[in-house]
Amino acid sequence: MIITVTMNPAIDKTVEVDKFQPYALNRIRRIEYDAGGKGINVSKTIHALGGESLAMGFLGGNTGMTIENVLNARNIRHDFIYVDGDTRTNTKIFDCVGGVTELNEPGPAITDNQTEALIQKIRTYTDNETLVVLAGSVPGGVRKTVYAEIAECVHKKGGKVLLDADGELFRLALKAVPDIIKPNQTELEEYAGLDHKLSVAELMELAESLCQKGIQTVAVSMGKDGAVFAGENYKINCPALPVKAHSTVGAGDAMVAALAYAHDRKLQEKEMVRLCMAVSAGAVTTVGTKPPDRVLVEQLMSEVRMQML
Ligand SMILES: Nc1ncnc2c1ncn2[C@@H]1O[C@H](COP(=O)(O)OP(=O)(O)OP(=O)(O)O)[C@@H](O)[C@H]1O
Ligand SMILES: O=P(O)(O)OC[C@@]1(O)O[C@H](CO)[C@@H](O)[C@@H]1O
Repeated sequence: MIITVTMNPAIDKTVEVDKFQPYALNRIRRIEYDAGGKGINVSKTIHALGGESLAMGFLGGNTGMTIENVLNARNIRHDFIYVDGDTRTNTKIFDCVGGVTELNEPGPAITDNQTEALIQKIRTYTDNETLVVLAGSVPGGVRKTVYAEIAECVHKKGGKVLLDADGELFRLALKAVPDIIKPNQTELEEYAGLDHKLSVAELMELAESLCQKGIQTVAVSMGKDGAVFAGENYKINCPALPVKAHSTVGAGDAMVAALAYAHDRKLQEKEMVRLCMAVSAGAVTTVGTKPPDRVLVEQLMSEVRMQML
């Protein structure tokens, strides 16, 4: 079973303007609303691929109820903890130049008791067949060690952990040696304390050094430049698929969903990589943070070219 944990879900409000201008009146020509937050996007994409997951985390207020309704309508299993305050609304501003400006709210504050209740709930569901996906930021009140704590607790029950976080959350969670990680290039460079762009060879070296610490699969996404993958016996570099990009927001979540799905279905690494590239490319063709269409994913899978290093 795959469990996705979204501590800080969001309604994603994607607005399109002709050319975004700060400090000026911008007229919106199109609005899309999606139930989002990284783990929820992962659950939506797993579902679009024909898989199943259990979505967990915190929800609150009318926005929380809207997300719950969307999950129910899509038949996505969930078991959230309900908190005071409204689940956030994150605004994504797109313009014709193809740029995106993201305005992410902090989300409602969470108490220690609520955090403990979530950890307990995850523990209850976890067994040695479980993959727990920890994705995204955490709201105020939640300690930055929380992903490390959940990872330790999941490992004690024989389960596995897939981590997609940045900054302090990522650094601390790595100490608990997650099984799969999907940093993007910037997140990995920041983790390594570098302020310049690394080459593919350098990224691969960094990914390999993480594998040597016990992480089974390291996938580093590089946006329109593709991704590199490292595991015990393989190193793969993949250019991005040439698709007409609409919204790149959530492309990383689509790749995380593919990694989780591939792990659950016990796919070989080349099939995993093929799926990751196709699902993430498919996700950038959709409006807002919607999952890709399965038929498109199948078509894109045949177009993936990988370079074994
Ligand atoms: N313009 C693009 N064209 C084709 N594929 C893309 C494009 N942008 C992203 N992708 C695919 O999506 C993957 C993930 O993208 P990216 O590295 O931007 O993730 P991310 O930074 O984690 O995104 P987010 O946090 O918004 O979900 C890339 O490795 C690539 O396969
Ligand atoms: O603020 P966080 O938790 O880092 O990211 C949240 C978020 O930007 O991530 C998803 C796209 O990856 C969106 O659905 C959502 O709005």
